[in-house]
Amino acid sequence: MNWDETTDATASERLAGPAAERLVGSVADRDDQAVEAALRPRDLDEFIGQEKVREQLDLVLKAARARGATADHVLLSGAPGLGKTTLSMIIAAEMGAPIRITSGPAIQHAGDLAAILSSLQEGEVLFLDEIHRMSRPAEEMLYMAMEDFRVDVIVGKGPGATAIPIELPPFTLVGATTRAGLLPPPLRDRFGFTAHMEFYTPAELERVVHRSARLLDVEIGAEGAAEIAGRSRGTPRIANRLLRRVRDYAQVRADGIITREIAATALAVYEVDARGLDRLDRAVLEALLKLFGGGPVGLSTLAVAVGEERETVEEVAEPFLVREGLLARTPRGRVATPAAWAHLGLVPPQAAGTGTGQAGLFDA
Ligand SMILES: Nc1ncnc2c1ncn2[C@@H]1O[C@H](COP(=O)(O)OP(=O)(O)OP(=O)(O)O)[C@@H](O)[C@H]1O
Repeated sequence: MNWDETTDATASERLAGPAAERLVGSVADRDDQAVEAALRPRDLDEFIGQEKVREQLDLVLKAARARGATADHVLLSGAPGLGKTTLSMIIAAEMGAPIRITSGPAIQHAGDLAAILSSLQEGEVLFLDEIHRMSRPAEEMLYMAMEDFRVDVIVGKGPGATAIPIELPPFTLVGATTRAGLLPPPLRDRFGFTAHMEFYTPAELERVVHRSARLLDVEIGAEGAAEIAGRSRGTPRIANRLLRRVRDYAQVRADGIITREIAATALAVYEVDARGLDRLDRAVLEALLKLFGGGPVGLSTLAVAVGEERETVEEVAEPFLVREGLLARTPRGRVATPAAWAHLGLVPPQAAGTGTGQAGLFDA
């Protein structure tokens, strides 16, 4: 099944209430914003993981520098918290260029975009986050700006309207999106370099945790870092957030040093389990297993059983459960996988009744 796990984040943005403020949510909260600037890698060498993207980007930037040219436009896609903003800042730093940061939802009118574009300096990097959420007229203006470094500003209305062309200095657009599939092909085609950011491996997240601990002046052992990395859902932002919560615990309840035991105990207090599931994720799995024998069960029934909105279950909890191979979405309803039973330490009904193992689980 080709399920887009990034819907997780867009739902978190949209859905109010506790689901949007999860410790394991991948969208930045106010706390994150305050510390993220200090934790951002400043150049490609410091940027951990994403080896292919790093290598390709390194070539693109070095070649542009050698030609004395502005770098090609770059499109970065991937879930929130994987480092798109960080990479855009690195692109600017590597090119020795200033950076301007804005986002699709902030650009409601073509005029908003014209004002930004016409004030760019030569070589400047324009980072446009959530580029898929830009308004249509602004998007169309962007086509011409990207290709010809020119915009037509329409003055007046109706038959008397005139288009005034404005020349722009060459600039590099770095577009970021959680949903590359939502971008219209004419926009996608105007990027010279497109990179998809993958979720990080536990080993890479361990390096992120060690690096952040060093910057935050926190003492942490190798096993402590591994414990945090394993619960971070493949996402550096979550790793950094869990590290801060574990640091609090280590300071208040221990001697400040993060060991494996301290990390595990602290994250148990915050209800983040060994695999990175939180209370909501586990409630969904538990209902599916204990009340419905592992499914199949309809989404609405499952949502009522856990006392959450249908959308919360579908868009906030399920994407990670699917990605982890704990839950499958089938035409007959939601079904738990054998890994789900194992994770919650439960025995599937057939296995319990007949001793035939987990075969036939999907026939429930
Ligand atoms: N490769 C990496 N190495 C080290 N730290 C990283 C890496 N990628 C991201 N981080 C850290 O994770 C945090 C979130 O990264 P960033 O803001 O760049 O993510 P993002 O993909 O732009 O998220 P969003 O889509 O929500 O804007 C930053 O504080 C950054 O320090």
